Formats: sequence, structure tokens, C-alpha cells
Amino acid sequence: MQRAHPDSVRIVEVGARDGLQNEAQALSVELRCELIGRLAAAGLRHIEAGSFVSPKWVPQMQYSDRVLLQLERQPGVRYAALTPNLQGLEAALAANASEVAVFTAASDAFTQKNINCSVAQSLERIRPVLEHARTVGLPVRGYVSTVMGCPYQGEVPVQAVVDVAQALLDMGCYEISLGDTIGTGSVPQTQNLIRALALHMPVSQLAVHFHDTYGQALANIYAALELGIRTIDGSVAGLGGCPYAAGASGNVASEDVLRLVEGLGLHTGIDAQLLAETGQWISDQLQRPNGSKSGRALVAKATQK
Ligand SMILES: CC(C)(COP(=O)([O-])OP(=O)([O-])OC[C@H]1O[C@@H](n2cnc3c(N)ncnc32)[C@H](O)[C@@H]1OP(=O)([O-])[O-])[C@@H](O)C(=O)NCCC(=O)NCCSC(=O)C[C@@](C)(O)CC(=O)[O-]
Repeated sequence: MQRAHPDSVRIVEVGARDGLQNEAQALSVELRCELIGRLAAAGLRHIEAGSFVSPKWVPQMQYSDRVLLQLERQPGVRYAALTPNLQGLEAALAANASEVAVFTAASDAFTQKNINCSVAQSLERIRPVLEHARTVGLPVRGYVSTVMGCPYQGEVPVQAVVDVAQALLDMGCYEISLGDTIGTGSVPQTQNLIRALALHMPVSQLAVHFHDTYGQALANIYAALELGIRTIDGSVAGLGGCPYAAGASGNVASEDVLRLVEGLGLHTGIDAQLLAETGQWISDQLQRPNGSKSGRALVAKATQK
């Protein structure tokens, strides 16, 4: 997998997956395809397009196969999908996903609620996914949730995160996305975690995935950037919520991440105005407030002209 230049940042857009999976209203296949098309037009090059999980567990992600098959693909864009097991991988391959992501957590209590098994059992489910993906040359990203706190267990030891991240890398994931699932992380926690991980694996193989539940996401991302992280997950318009924290806001907004990294002189290849307009468009479709401050500001400024 090509690594980012130190002056460039890769934003992994998770709005059409992590965002929409947490919205109360399930969007049509057509609107999901249009969202992904607009994100690609804005310059996003890594877009999570869907999730091949049980529709009984996450009904909003049903028909991800249709989304992947119907969307108009742009050259150079990776259209990724979440897969919990071999059944999901087969579906993702049939829908021609450019890559897949496997997911587990650093706390057993969370994996039990999320995927109905322990962390150790989840790794055993993931192993054949990676083995099969390798035989067909499909890249696999790995997610570790609850890296800074679990809604059921509370504190999560740093060593538990290191162990799971290492296990996923050893199985063949090209990158680990560190999920602050409930957004409770702080700057010192972010620094401690990344420093601990960096003793065992290259920072270039780590990404950060913050939910903005307590408004700390941008501060934590800045701390991560200072420690060399160059891959950041974001969700356009801050789509999503958090099923584990009532009333909580969703993922950090991609528009706000973009503003932060551009302010630091780092490059992304993303058009801020097009992304902001996409954020406003999808917020209107969902009849929800636009969760990005910089997105709202850019749209308002353009309207004033
Ligand atoms: C993992 C399972 C399936 C286990 O669910 P289970 O009930 O333990 O497993 P099962 O193997 O007994 O299967 C039960 C049913 O699901 C079906 N099934 C089995 N596998 C699949 C599949 N791949 N696609 C579609 N259907 C599937 C299977 O066919 C069967 O259907 P039935 O016989 O009842 O009609 C379930 O727990 C599940 O789907 N969980 C989804 C959880 C989820 O998607 N959570 C959100 C994603 S994680 C996340 O958002 C965090 C992240 C990544 O963003 C990072 C962060 O923020 O921290």
C-alpha cells in the first residue's frame, strides 16, 4: 500500500458507512450512490461505501451490494466495505469492493454487544477473512474500537489496544484504524496510546478514528498529527451518532478535519467547498442539522456572494 508523503494527509471518508449506519433514517440506494459520487468529486480517494453485516443488526447498511454495484466509479478512488466474517467478504467480493475492513475492539464487553463474541473469538473469525483476501489480492484495513474507553467496561488498558492492533497487523491488515468509539479520549490519552503503539509498529500503519461526542476530536487529531499520524477518518457533515451515548454527535466531520490539516500546511487533494456543499446536501436529504462548523461557514459564505 502506498504510504502518504509526510506533508500530505489521507482522509478516509466513513460518512456513507459509519455515518449512515447510525442515522435513524435509512437512505435509498440511489441517494447513497449520489453521496459517494459527490465525495469522490470533492477529491476523497478512500471512501467507505457500505457494510456487509447482518441487516438484522444494522438495517441502514442493507443493500450495500447494490450501492457498490450501482455507483459510478472514479479512477483512483478506493471503494471500501466493512466485513465481519467470510460471508461478508464473499458479498464484498461479489460487489467488487476495492478493499474491505475487518473490525474488532479492545474490550470484550463491546465486542459481545457489537458482534456477539469475545475479542479473541472475533480475531478467529477475522483470520480466514484475511487469508482469503490475501489469495485474491484484496487489501484489508483493520479497526480496533474502544481504544480510549468502552461504554460497558469503562477504562480500556493501553496494552489491550496494542495486543489487538498487533494481532491484526500480524494477520495481514495493511493499516489499523484506532476507534475512539464513544469519544471520551483526551489529548494525553491520545499521546500515550500512539507512543505505546509506536514502540511495536510503524506510525505510518496507524490511522485515527474519532467520534466527537465530547467535542475533543480535533484536539485529539492534532495530537495524533504531532506524533506523525497521517491518516484520519472523517464523516462528511459529522454524519452519524453513537448508539452507545444517547444524544451524542457522530464522527468528527471531514470538513473540520480538512480545515485543521490545511491550516497546518498539510495537503489532502480535497476541495473544501465541494466537500462543504456535499455535507449540506446530505444534511438536507436526512433533514438533520449539518454537524460541521466549517462546512456550514463555507456554505453560508458562498451563499452570501
Ligand atoms: C457479526 C454478526 C453477523 C454476528 O451475528 P451472530 O448472530 O452472532 O452470527 P451468526 O453467524 O449466528 O448469524 C446470524 C445471522 O446473521 C447472518 N449473517 C452472518 N454474517 C452475515 C454477513 N456478513 N452479512 C449478512 N448476514 C450475515 C446469518 O446468515 C444469520 O442469518 P439468519 O440465519 O438469522 O437469517 C452480527 O453481530 C453483525 O452483523 N453485527 C454487525 C455489527 C456492526 O455492523 N456494527 C457496526 C460496525 S463497527 C463500528 O461501527 C465501529 C467502527 C468500525 O466504526 C470503529 C469505531 O467507531 O469504533
